[in-house]
Parts: sequence; C-alpha cells; structure tokens
Amino acid sequence: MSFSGTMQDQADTLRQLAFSAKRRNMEGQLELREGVRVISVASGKGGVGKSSVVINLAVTLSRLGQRVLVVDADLGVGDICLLLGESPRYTLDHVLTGERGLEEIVIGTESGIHVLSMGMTPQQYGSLTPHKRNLLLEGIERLSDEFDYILIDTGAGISGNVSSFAVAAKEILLVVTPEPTSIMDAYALVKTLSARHGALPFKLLVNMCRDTEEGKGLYQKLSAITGRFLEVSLQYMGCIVKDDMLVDSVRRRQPLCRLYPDAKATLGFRALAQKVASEGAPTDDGINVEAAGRRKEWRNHELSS
Ligand SMILES: Nc1ncnc2c1ncn2[C@@H]1O[C@H](COP(=O)(O)OP(=O)(O)OP(=O)(O)O)[C@@H](O)[C@H]1O
Repeated sequence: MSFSGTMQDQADTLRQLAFSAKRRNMEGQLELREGVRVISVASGKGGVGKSSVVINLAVTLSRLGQRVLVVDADLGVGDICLLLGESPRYTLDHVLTGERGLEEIVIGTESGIHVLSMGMTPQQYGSLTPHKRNLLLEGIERLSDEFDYILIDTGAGISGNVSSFAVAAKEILLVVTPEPTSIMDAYALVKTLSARHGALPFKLLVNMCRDTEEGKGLYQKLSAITGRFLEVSLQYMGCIVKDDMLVDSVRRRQPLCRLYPDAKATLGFRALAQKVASEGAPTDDGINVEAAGRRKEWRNHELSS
C-alpha cells in the first residue's frame, strides 16, 4: 500500500470513529466530561516537530498540575512512545480481542503524562462488531473522566486524520515552520478544513524559528492571507526556536523540558503551556470568545476596506 493510501486509510478510520462518537453524543450515550480540553495538534506537512510539540506541551502542562493524556493518532507510527523511550506492553489489538480494556493500554510515563497509542486500519475498524465499537467508545468516555487535557497527535496533511478530529477536538493547534513548503501546506490544510467544517478555532505555533521576531512575522503573514482569502483568523500561540538541545533530547528519547529545563526551546514550551492553560475551553460551538471577536474584527475590516 502507498504512503498516501495509508494516510487516507487512517483518515477514514478516524472519521468513522468520530462519526460513531457523534451519533452516540446525539443519543446522549457518549459524553466527555465538561471542562476537559481536547486539543488536536496538526501540521500541513510532516517533520515540522508536531510530535515534539505534543510531548513537551503535555509534560509542561503536567508540571503545571494538569492531568494530561496524549493520544497518538498518527496511526501505525507510534512516534510518541518511541520518543519517550517507552514500549507499551499491550496494543489496541488486545482491546479489540477483548483481552484488555482501553484503560489498560494507556501507559503512565516517567514524565508524568499518560499515552494512548491508537493505531487501527479502516479494515480493522470496519470488521468490528457494534459491541466492540461500543467498548472502544465507552473506553474513551471513561478516560475523559481521568484527565484535564487530551492532546491528540494527528497525521500530517489534509489526508491525515486531523480532519476527523477537527470537529471532535474543538481546538486545533497548527504547527508550522518558516520553510516555504510548511507554510504553503499549512495554508492548504486550513483551507480544506474550513471548507469541510466551517469556521474552526485555529491556533498557530511557529516551530524551529530563528527568534521571536521571525515567529511573529510568519504568523502575521499567514494570518493576513487566511484572513483575506479564507476569512479564517488564526490565534497566535507563540514560537519555539530552533534548538540543538531538542535534537539531542530526541536522540536520548526524553522530553526536552525534562532533560534541559533552561534550554531556549523549553522556555518556549513553558510560555505555550501557560498560554494554553490561561485560556478558557471553547464554547459548545467550538469557538472561544476571543477567537470569535477576532473573526468579527476581520469581517468589519474587510467590509470597511
Ligand atoms: N524546535 C526545534 N529545534 C530543533 N529541532 C527540532 C525542533 N522541533 C523539532 N525538531 C526536530 O525535527 C525532527 C522532527 O520532529 P518530530 O518527529 O517531532 O516532527 P513531526 O512533525 O511529528 O514528524 P512526523 O510528521 O514525521 O511525525 C526531529 O528530529 C526533531 O529533533
């Protein structure tokens, strides 16, 4: 199977899961605990540091006293456990065969965060009996009781499972780097997701930039284009500078912020976590008040210019 075929498969699987969850929601059967923040971390292209952002944001939030679950939905890759030097004893297969409950494949890590690896092909999902689907969904429901934050590491790009989680997650943290291809792919992702799902509350994080000025400049450019051509406003969440310490932490399979508490990139993650934590959860329609205000400003600006 080709790589893009695999990504499409992943998207289909997660879409089915999301739709099942939605149906249950409408029936009042699946309800995530009120107040739990579900943030999907996405990128237009691969290799921009999405998994590193998920891990370090999760660990920093955990140090702020939050209970954090990372869902590795970058199906089949299992990056998060690899990056944390963890080898889960059980996989989703054990849940599907009924040997284990979903809670039992969640692993606690030394860094204080929990990780759930959710790799499953659409073929596997399609062959699930309604009973097994329910088991999975009920598992997710129960898990949300145990955490304040659920961070989802999605596949990269439009064909990734970000589309499936976009609606479910309510909050999308888009990771972009100063590379032209990363910027173009991020724009394409925002365009496609907005066309599919309407106004979504995009948050933008610039990774691997030279300094804060470059980060802010990139945000202003991208935000001007998405505002003008897509009527989509982006909320700036800050930047993480390019830092060799991060590369070293990946090699040593430990979170940067744990290994190097004073590294420049660690300070960026700290600022990011504080910004995330200081915001309220979005409202039921997925729009937080601040973002809605900015969208209105954009429209007024467009009308008056
Ligand atoms: N701020 C940074 N400074 C220096 N290197 C970084 C930074 N962020 C990420 N990297 C490096 O970029 C590489 C890719 O990072 P990562 O695996 O987190 O990206 P990704 O977007 O999740 O990739 P994929 O799409 O393949 O899952 C890693 O080797 C990491 O060390």
